[in-house]
Amino acid sequence: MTDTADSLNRPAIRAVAFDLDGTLVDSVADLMHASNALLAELGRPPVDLPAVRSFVGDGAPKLVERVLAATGGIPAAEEAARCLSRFLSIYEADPSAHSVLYPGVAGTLDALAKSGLRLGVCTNKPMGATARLLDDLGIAGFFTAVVGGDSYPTRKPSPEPVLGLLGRLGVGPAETVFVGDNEHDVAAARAAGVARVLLVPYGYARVPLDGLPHDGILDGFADLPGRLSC
Ligand SMILES: O=C(O)COP(=O)(O)O
Ligand SMILES: [Mg+2]
Repeated sequence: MTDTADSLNRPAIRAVAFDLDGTLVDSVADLMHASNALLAELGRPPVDLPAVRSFVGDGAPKLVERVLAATGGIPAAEEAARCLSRFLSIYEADPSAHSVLYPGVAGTLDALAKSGLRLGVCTNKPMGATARLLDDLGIAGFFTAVVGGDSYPTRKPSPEPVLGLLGRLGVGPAETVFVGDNEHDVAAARAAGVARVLLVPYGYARVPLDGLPHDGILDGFADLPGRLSC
């Protein structure tokens, strides 16, 4: 049911907003490679995949801070800022070499877009890398609007970027389903007042999904169309 209000007089769903890392794209390998290129320049030891997975979700500044903290400590502010900017130029130059869409993502986005739903991305990843990653993986064209971790003064778990995305999509929260992978997605989408918050079972969450105030955990991404209306 995407074009009429349901029997409880809830507005029909007109849009789906997606988180990016851990929801649409398994991106952690490229984040690890960029981190390790920076660490090599600093003469520090590398970080591994599980460590980087646990560092993702709060945007690039936090990721770099956690990488530095795990490999010898966070340097003084000026050097830490230089490390962030160096990481971003390494990562943004090629954010997709080792990154893949999760199973069912391309086909499901295509089906949802063809059904007339407006699709958007709300990620904590900076916009430069986000735009390039979506383009490289061939899914940029499905989205009417994309907002990144540097699009607004605050990022998820703040509702600000979710509400900003909905404004760009031209829909209200009550007409929107949010699909994410972690605790920040649930907090941001709930605070924005979206109709439903659904989670994927495979992402980078750092807390058990069962304890979060979501409206359902998908079996896989291809499960999504059947879960939009109930
Ligand atoms: O950049 C990050 O930390 C994670 O981004 P996400 O919001 O797409 O999961
Ligand atoms: Mg995520």
